[in-house]
Amino acid sequence: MRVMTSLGLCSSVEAEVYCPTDKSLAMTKPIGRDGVPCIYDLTLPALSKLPEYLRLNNYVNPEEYSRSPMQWAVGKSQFEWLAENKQHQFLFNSYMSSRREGKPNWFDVYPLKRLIDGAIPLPDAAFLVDIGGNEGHDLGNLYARYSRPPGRLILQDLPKMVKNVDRQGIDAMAYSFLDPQPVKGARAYYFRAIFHDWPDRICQRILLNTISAMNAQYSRIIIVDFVLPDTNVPRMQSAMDIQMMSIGAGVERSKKQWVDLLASVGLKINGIWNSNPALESVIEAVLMEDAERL
Ligand SMILES: C[S@@+](CC[C@H](N)C(=O)[O-])C[C@H]1O[C@@H](n2cnc3c(N)ncnc32)[C@H](O)[C@@H]1O
Repeated sequence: MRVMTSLGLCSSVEAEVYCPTDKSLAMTKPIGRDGVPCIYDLTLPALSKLPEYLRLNNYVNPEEYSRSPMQWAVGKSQFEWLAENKQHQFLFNSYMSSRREGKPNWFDVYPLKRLIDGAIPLPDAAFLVDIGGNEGHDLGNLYARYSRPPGRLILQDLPKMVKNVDRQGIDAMAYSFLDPQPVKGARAYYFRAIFHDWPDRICQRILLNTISAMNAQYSRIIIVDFVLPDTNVPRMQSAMDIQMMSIGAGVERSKKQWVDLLASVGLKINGIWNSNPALESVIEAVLMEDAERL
């Protein structure tokens, strides 16, 4: 209890009397109850061996997914491990859908009007495709706010993830973003907390697969992820950076890293929106040739 108190997980009001704090209450909700054991079991085996991995690899930043610290320590990376651990996959999905509770929605930070204006107003036109959208919590929030979007809301994730999804207003589709995007000419292709899982080489592949489906004059890519400051990165974001590096050779990126990554596949950033430097930003990107015409 002394350790718990020193971590702020409870308060110590007098000898051997403890009271809950905001943190202890959070531990009873899905974000703590499901998130903490899942992320602990998922990341600890690789993190505990990180010093040895780095020493063996001459302290070179891992840039190959197939050679991530987790791959080396455990024999698989995060999504393969989750797919094989049903209970942890369940906890992970619960954590994904709960971890942003109380924080602004991406469409409160980014002016959605930029996508709605000019969208083809046909019911079967694809308005927004949420790629790697897990069980559809983000699209569910969008639909709760805009129950008449100008076109379809499409959820894409791996087959196991979407097979039981049945959400009003959302079309679920099994798809791997390592393959060419089958939904052509959508108004927006949306990626939240996707690119930080992967090294640049795989991000380029995902982006090129998306570009293959884009209408150059019409489609946009929306990315929701951290945009790190160049100096004094806050503790949570820097911890996430090491975590992503360990479990899949991923990376949390600075603005320059985003600009360089997107430019490497012919994309240009139209704008970056953020409500709070400690939270994810929203990046809007378009194909370079047509950026000025959008
Ligand atoms: C970190 S979660 C992000 C989920 C959601 N976008 C969010 O922000 O809450 C990453 C998601 O990518 C999905 N994913 C992993 N590999 C994938 C692939 N090859 N194709 C499509 N989705 C994939 C996972 O199943 C998971 O739902």
